[in-house]
Amino acid sequence: MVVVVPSPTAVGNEKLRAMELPVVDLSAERSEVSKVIVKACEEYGFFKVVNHGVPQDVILKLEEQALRFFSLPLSEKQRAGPADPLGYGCKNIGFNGDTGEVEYLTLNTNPLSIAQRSTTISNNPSKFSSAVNGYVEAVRELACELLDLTAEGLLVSDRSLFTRLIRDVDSDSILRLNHYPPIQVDSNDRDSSPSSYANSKVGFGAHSDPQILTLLRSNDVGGLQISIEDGVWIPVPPDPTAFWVNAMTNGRLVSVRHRALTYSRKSRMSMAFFGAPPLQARIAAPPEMVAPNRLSLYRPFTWAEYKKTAYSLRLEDTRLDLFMACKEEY
Ligand SMILES: C=C1C[C@]23C[C@@]1(O)CC[C@H]2[C@@]12CC[C@H](O)[C@@](C)(C(=O)O1)[C@H]2[C@@H]3C(=O)O
Ligand SMILES: O=C(O)CCC(=O)C(=O)O
Ligand SMILES: [Fe+2]
Repeated sequence: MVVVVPSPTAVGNEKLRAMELPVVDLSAERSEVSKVIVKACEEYGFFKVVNHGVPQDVILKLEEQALRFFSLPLSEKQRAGPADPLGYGCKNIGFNGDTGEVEYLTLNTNPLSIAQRSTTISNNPSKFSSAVNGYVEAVRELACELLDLTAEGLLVSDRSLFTRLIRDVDSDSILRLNHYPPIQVDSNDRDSSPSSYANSKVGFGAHSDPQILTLLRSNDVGGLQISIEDGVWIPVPPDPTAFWVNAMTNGRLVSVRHRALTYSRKSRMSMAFFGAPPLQARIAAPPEMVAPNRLSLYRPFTWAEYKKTAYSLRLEDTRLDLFMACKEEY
């Protein structure tokens, strides 16, 4: 079902369309779930997971610690910055001039790195690291379950091909906490309903995530939008009990373009787990994704090479085409 919302967004003059997005229920029958995941990734590059098994108290513990941090005075938060790309950042995203109405904290998911960073983030570092570690362990399990199911759905014989990269002790996976301010509403402004978009601003500009898979969870404030068709943005309704996922492989599954706007009187907070391989891991399409009539679209490369390229570009830039294979080479 597609419902067309007539008013354009205040940000640019793109169209905005409400749409039913795919939902994956992990309590359903396994072979059915793997088919739904592949279909969702092929058609949208994006889906919602429910009955995911990540305990609500683990999520709320991290949310509480994150809110405690973002409520500190700026000068205290800056002790954990600047984002290099890990650490605290405010309004500046990446190294190439992107900006947005957002502050964030980016952490490597390695427990040692978390313990070291926590001392600049909280006056109770062990409480903060315990909340982060608990969350990371739970969402990593969920990411692995989803990747195993994806491999099954794609009929990849090495079922743990993707999972091994994320479980590796040297995995470059990261956790990012984003905090978006409420919009400023004039006291005379009557049209201040959250759905009006009247004062919306870009929090996090349009981009696709470079990692293997992203698990995104937010509080009950909307703002996330995805784009499947150029210039058409689909609002993603907030659901604090669920996770939103995007993943990809050899052009068959595409990583969705998305952005986050600020248009609510309440602040929005999102937590994103980005599952990534170790820096030196070589990335190549699984053999089952390559056939005489479907050659590998990309030349082999390491995650370090791909990451370096991603970080040398702007948020909205596409980067995979820079890794296109020369014809008939692979
Ligand atoms: C402008 C940028 C920010 C980003 C690195 C980049 O050069 C391009 C990709 C961006 C992104 C998007 C997903 C994640 O939020 C992120 C941490 C990542 O791995 O790639 C960010 C990078 C960042 O903010 O450092
Ligand atoms: O906050 C959101 O909903 C999106 C955040 C995001 O896209 C990111 O951190 O890469
Ligand atoms: Fe993203």
